[in-house]
Amino acid sequence: MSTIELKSTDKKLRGELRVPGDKSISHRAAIFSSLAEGTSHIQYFLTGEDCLRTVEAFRMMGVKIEQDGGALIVHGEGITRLNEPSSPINFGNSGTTARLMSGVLAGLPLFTTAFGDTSLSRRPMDRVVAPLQEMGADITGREGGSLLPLAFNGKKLSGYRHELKVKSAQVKSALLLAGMLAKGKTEVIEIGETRNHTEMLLPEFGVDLDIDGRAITIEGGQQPKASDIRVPGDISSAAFFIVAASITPNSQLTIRDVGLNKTRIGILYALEKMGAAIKTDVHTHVGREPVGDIHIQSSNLNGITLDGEIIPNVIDEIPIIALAATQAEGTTIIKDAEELRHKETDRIEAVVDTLNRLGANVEALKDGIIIHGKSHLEGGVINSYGDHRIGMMGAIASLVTSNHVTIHDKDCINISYPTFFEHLNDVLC
Ligand SMILES: O=C(O)C1=C[C@@H](OP(=O)(O)O)[C@@H](O)[C@H](O)C1
Ligand SMILES: C=C(OP(=O)(O)O)C(=O)O
Repeated sequence: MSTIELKSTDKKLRGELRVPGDKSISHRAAIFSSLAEGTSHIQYFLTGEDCLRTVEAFRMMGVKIEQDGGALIVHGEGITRLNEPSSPINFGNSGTTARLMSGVLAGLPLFTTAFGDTSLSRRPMDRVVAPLQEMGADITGREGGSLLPLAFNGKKLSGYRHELKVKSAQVKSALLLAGMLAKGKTEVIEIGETRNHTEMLLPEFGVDLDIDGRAITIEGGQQPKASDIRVPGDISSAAFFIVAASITPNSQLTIRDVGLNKTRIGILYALEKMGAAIKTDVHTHVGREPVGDIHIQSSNLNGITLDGEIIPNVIDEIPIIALAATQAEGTTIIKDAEELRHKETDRIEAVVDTLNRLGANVEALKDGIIIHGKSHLEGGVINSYGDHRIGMMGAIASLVTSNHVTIHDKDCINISYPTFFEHLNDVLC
């Protein structure tokens, strides 16, 4: 098992940083360009393990995909030219690959099977399988299609009006992709706002969507066209450095070219409410996605309540927000976040266990976390739980602990941020 020991340090964060490309947008770019006709160039594609699972799935269906430095070059030949893979597709640890690809595989006239690692095999798939079945999909799997492995007897689906039961961009996106391949019109109605990258990016590939409040409509039978795009920096990766600079005294850091889509910047709202000194400036758009720089200075934080509509917007950032809350005066209450129990690991239990091991005073709720601040963190030995976001939270904690932090199974960080430790070393001085 890969282990790292991070020594306690008096260093601060200074200078500038560019975090890798956005994971959600990279997955979508790989999918849309692989379904497209023509050659797409995707600059700043995230080559983390999760996005490479999506790439590999399409390679198995015969799409020629090259990696050229930080760019992905996808030679799409169109939906009808995809081949049936001769062996099962491995979705690895990636929920986004599993859910979005389910929407695609259900609607292609191919037989495919897919599986995942131990963590992904525990995560709920019925949230996509059941609504796809309403469109006529023929999907079978473990526990009635609730769990991977799944088998897709792909076919032409029929358009359907979906009223979503979970606040999930993965489910929304899977159904929009299935709708794009289906006959007739598909409508997806959300129960709350979730990240909208699918809606932002599909039109860049020439696919029409109609958005009316929480209802998104897509006509079936559309063939995407190749597009050249640039992926903005991932705010979910930047989040670790935003918190690091906020809680490490005398820090001053700028993170360049980060995606600042309003459905993703809840972390900035949460930290500002805690008293963090953060400035952002949107200086450009890539496609329809706003991109800007984030400037952070260390400051004293206070506890907050985080709940309701904002939760889907910060869902992946809750572990690192919880670490920030251990360094804030007063109590932080995070609620309405039961979804955390369905991520790479049960992130409520993982965050509570990890932070308490380091010396914090944190409690689990059924749907959230209570953090009693401010705590002096001692350090200690933790396990990433095989969850990249827990591993990175532990690494950032070492900046404020009085003793070293040992992290077992740190390699899972390659899932979303392969250059994380290099970047951390680069900005510490
Ligand atoms: O659509 C996406 O790219 C994602 C949506 C979120 O999951 P849910 O859709 O399950 O909320 C998020 O947690 C995940 O990291 C990426
Ligand atoms: C939950 C995450 O990803 P996924 O659902 O794609 O595994 C994440 O990156 O935090």
